[in-house]
Amino acid sequence: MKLLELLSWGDNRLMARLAVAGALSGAGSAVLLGLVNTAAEEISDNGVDQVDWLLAGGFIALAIVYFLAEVYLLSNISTQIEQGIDKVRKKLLDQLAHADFAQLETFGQSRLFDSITQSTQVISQNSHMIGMSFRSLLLVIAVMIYVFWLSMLAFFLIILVIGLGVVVYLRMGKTLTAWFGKLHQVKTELFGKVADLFSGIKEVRMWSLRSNALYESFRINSLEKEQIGAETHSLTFRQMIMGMTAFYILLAVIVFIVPVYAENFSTTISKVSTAVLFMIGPISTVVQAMTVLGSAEQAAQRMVVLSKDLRAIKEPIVDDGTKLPDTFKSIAFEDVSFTYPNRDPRHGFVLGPISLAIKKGELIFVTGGNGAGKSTLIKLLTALYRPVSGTIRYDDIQLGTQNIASFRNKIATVFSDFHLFSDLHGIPEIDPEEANHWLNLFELSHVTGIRDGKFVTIALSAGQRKRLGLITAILEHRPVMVLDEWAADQDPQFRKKFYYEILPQIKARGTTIIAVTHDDHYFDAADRRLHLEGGTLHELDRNDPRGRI
Ligand SMILES: Nc1ncnc2c1ncn2[C@@H]1O[C@H](COP(=O)(O)OP(=O)(O)OP(=O)(O)O)[C@@H](O)[C@H]1O
Repeated sequence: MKLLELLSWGDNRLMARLAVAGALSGAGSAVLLGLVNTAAEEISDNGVDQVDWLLAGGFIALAIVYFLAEVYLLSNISTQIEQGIDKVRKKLLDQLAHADFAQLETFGQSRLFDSITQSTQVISQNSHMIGMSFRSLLLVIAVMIYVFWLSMLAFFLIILVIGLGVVVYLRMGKTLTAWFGKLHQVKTELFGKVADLFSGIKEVRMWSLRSNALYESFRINSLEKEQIGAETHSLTFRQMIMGMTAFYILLAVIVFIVPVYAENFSTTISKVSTAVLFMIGPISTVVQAMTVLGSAEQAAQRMVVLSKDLRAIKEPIVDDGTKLPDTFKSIAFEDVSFTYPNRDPRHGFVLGPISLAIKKGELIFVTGGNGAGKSTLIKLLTALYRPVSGTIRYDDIQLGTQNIASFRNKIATVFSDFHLFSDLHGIPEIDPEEANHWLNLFELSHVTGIRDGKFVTIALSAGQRKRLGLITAILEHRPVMVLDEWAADQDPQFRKKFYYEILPQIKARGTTIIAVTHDDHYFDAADRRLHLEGGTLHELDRNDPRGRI
């Protein structure tokens, strides 16, 4: 069962604890039943003249064992399960953090989001049934042992009826699992549409034809979800009712059939009937649990598969504490090439092979048309992508599994799809004078500031947020800075300031800068210009007409 496998990632003693507490609680209540029946038999045989202290004492002792086991089982199980889920969630996040970036990009956000939030919630809401059903199952087994001792015929007939019930139930369960799968799929599609609507709300508002089409597709999806949901729930109820009906058939068998074929059964009929009645609660719990746990099991299955897939794309990093020095003379590419994984070969893109040396303190522009490979080169340079062939060297040190993390720490970035954190995470001490200098230079002092290690506000225009992204990178004081089309959303005056004032100031600190740009007016601001065409790199003169209009 994937659910138990998943939960035992968190605590491998979970199963053992469940077994001990469940066995004590189940066996305790079965023996309690035996004691009550024995006491009732004694009373019917001998009448009541005095209290049977032995039986009463045994009853009290067993009741205490049952009580303690039950309290332990029910109160600890939820904590155990929540802890298990917490560990599973952390494990998935950890695997996510250590997955190969290029492969991870092919995963799709919704799958990751679903597993880390929705599926864990399904498990969390339903998993308490694991403990309850386990306990109930053990109780049924214990009572059945008691019934066996009372009457073998009754025992086998009960087993037969329960067996038939289980066969029908499991058949229905298979169909139900398929319906739960369909329900999950249609729900995911619906969430995808809501997310689309949310991100594209401006585009939707601005065109009624698009809005109508989207609404129609949402309506169809919602109707489908309603129909599949209704069918799934009605199947669930049918399955539960079938389980309970099997139980009543069981009772009828005991009362009407067994006495006909068993000798002296009249004395044990009341005991067996009591035992069967005693099983009504546990059996209905198991029946309910099997249904509810079906969806938790599917959620667990999705998480286990995701974890397996993430493990398969784990970045081969061996963090042995290797630290590259902050100062370097050059970063060199030797015949480095890259292709995207899982890409349709008919539309293949190959970057390289590239041989190149970037010297410390240089300001390098990377130019080229759309789709030429600039961002891909940047991701190779930042070691987010690993070369398919060739080597990258930091001075004489070849980049590899043991130093890639340290290499990344040398490079501050502002990607074209950067994320701005309001907290300046990872910058322990911020010099207020330096921060103010950059905030003034970036013309942001009147709209925001830095207080207690965070920006006062980041609710700013797109261009202003990009400026904060660059200030963050500057304050990180890393030896290399990589910028991908940083100036694309800046106004013409500020663009000029960026190329002729800001970049030279950052360079003056000794920072090596590699900036992707389309701004052909400012190519002369760079020390060197690397130009890409269809994945092939050429080093061009700054005034070379290629890439200019
Ligand atoms: N995640 C991806 N998976 C598969 N192929 C990709 C991926 N990202 C980019 N590509 C392909 O790689 C090629 C280079 O893309 P890249 O983003 O490096 O271009 P670029 O020069 O930065 O373009 P632009 O100026 O438009 O940003 C393109 O042909 C593109 O289709």
